[in-house]
Amino acid sequence: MAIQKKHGKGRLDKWYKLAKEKGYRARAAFKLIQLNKKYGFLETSKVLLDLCAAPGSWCQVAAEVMPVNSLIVGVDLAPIKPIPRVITFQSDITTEKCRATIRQHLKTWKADTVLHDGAPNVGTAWAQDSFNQAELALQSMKLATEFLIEGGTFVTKVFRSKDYNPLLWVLNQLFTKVEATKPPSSRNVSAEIFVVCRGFKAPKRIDPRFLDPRYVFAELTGATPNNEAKVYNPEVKKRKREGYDEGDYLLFKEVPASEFIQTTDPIAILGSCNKLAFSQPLGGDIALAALEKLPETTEEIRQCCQDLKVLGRKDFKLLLKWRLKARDIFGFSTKGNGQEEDAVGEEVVEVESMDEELRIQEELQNMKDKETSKKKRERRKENEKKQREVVRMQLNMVAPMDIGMEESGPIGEGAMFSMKAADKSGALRRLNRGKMVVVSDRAQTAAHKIAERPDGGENESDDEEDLLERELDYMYDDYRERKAEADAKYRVKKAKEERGDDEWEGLSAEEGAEKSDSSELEEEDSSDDEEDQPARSLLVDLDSQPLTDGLSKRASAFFSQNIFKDFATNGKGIDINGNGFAQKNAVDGQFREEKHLNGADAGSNTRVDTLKLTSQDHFQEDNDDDDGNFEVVKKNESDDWEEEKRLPDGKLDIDIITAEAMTLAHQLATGQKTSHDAIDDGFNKHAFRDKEGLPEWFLDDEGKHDRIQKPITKAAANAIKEKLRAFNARPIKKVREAKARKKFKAAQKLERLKKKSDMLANDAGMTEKEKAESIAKLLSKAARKKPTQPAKLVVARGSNRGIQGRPKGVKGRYRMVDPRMKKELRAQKRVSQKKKR
Ligand SMILES: C[S@@+](CC[C@H](N)C(=O)[O-])C[C@H]1O[C@@H](n2cnc3c(N)ncnc32)[C@H](O)[C@@H]1O
Repeated sequence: MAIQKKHGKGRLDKWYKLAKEKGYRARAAFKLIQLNKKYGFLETSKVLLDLCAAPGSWCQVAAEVMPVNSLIVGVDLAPIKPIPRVITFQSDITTEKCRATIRQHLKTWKADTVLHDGAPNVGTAWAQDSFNQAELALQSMKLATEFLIEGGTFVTKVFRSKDYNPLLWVLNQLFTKVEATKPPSSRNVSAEIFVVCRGFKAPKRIDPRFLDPRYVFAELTGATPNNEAKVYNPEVKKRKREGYDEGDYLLFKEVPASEFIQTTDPIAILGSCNKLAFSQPLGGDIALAALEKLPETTEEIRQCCQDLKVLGRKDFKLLLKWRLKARDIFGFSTKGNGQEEDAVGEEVVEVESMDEELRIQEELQNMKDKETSKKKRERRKENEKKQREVVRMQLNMVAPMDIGMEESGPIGEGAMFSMKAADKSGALRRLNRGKMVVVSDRAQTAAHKIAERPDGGENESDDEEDLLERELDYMYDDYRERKAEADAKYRVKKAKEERGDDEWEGLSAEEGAEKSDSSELEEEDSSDDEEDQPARSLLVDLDSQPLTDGLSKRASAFFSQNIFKDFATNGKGIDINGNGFAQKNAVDGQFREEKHLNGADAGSNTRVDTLKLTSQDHFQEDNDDDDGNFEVVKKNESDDWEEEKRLPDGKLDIDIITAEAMTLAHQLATGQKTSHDAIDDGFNKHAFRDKEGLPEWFLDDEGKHDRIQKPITKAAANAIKEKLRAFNARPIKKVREAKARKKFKAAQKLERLKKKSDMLANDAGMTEKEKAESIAKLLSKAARKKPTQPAKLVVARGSNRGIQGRPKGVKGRYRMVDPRMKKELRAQKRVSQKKKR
């Protein structure tokens, strides 16, 4: 049967091929491998339950990694082909029957790990899919709560949807550590995400509502729609990406015009309906008839009522005015006639209030803008100052004690070279960049004048500057978007950059190891006394959950995620000083360079290690010196998915791909340069590039052009050229695939052969000689090539004349031949035989 290739989604990616190569039944195997690599739960498990296991790649991985004699049970709606050391059966995990069968298989044991990679019949509406997925995950959690051992691990797949947070909240109540993570082998286009829950609390009783999808996902009806925005600002169209509102599946909504007059919330009607109708209902509507006859109900009003979705702000204003007039005539309360509307609780829309409201909104926006630009400015200045001080300190220009000291004396307020004056005229920035600018008297007096103005004279120019900067940013974003649309390569590059060069990190914030440890300890301590153990008794009562900080349950569920924990406790983010980064980049860059060189010079392997150490030490020292000015986020080794590739002999597998690296490798190998020289080269003006506060377009441009052009040798350039030539001369993809298939089949054959010979070798009923003979027979049979059948000749005559493809009734290899050619060949044969005679 032909393999159906799903090119559209790029399904046949590297994980697919790798899975084929390694004999896994699905590429999903690598998701479990990667999750296990990060959390290491399989090695310590003796009993595992795999819910939704077909075709069985997770079971294969579990059987490989878990200790021998472990119990692995897999269940799925679809049949699973037998897997050695794994018990499988076919059932629906949401049924009681499935639960009973699992119980039978597990007997009295409890599972150390429960896996769930279930995917319902995807492909229907997105909202439906994701809900089913979340529901399935909840079902699997239900099974997990029954079969998991205390402290056990539960891994489940969920989709990032609005059901995600409630589900996570419930999981957080049942497990001590819950982390959401997306392994690299999971496609980026897929909304799937894996939640790894460790440390099952094993409560004695669980509130059934925890496991009831109707309750857990209950608060899902979205916030009340923002009808005001639709009416006040109808020109700004927002696409609705969440589908229909809960319980409201109508596309076209029509209400009688009289209802619009009578309602207390006209904005809601204008924002949500399509038409205000004047047609009489079955029983007749007097109010509607009267409304229709009003002189205020002009033709324009009627036209506006026809289709509310195409109206602009002016039209809505017109309708609201009309409503007020009609209300006035019908004797409904309006603000204008002084009735006690507030007492009745009736809301009246004032037409003028739209302008008023808009004005207030604008003012508020302006104030906000000013505030943010001011803050931004201050932050920028502060950063610039810090940066300068650190750079000066590194250049031994300042003693640490100088930092933070009031400028006085020769560099003080009234000094000849007043930095303040230079700063005000903007010359300081230029000075910092190395341009020698003399602050002229005129500039100084201007600066003083500006300083004397009540707002310091800075606001206007800074606002202008900010505006200009923002405009540039927008234009640059726009340019990049256009470029991304037109240029696929650019898109790939950007995506790589955004992903941080394939480095993958889990999605949840790392919980502090100490914190989690201590919480575990606490749990252990308290396990002796069951009365004192709230986690093990009835869990949190969902109804009695108070609203924390005035937040709704949904909001507090969202903010209760681990990722917000740190913010809640210390309120401080991690401040990474730009300079720290620059320095680290410099050293990192050097490391990378070193890594490249390592491949060229095997002997320098150890040298590189030492270099790494010293550089790191150096970096550490700098850190310490810095008086805690900036905090460096240490790289968590466990987060690294991509390990350094090593050759079987333990050396780093390094590919030199640029002529610069090849030149440097050459120089190192021949002793023209030492690794210390290479490090020294890394410290240059580019290494300390100031990135703080600079616009993105500028940084991008700098990244492209502001770099050292290292000299390259002819030999190195030729070597790289030769390498590229060899690379381009590789066989085409089809040939490579065919070869890989052949290799794979051969490996499978070998595997089968091995198994058979093992069976023969272990057969107690045979003598050693017999065993040797039968194994030799097996091998010779396998080594024998199947005789290839000669291709059948099919004469292109009669119904076969001029056909394309396989002729009817012909099986196996065939060759179409021209009837005349056959005759001619026969004739040639005859002639040659005659000549011989
Ligand atoms: C992505 S596959 C699982 C792949 C599996 N982890 C592996 O490694 O081969 C999802 C599976 O969920 C199963 N499934 C969906 N709903 C189910 C249900 N209610 N009960 C049991 N299995 C279900 C489907 O039959 C499908 O085989």
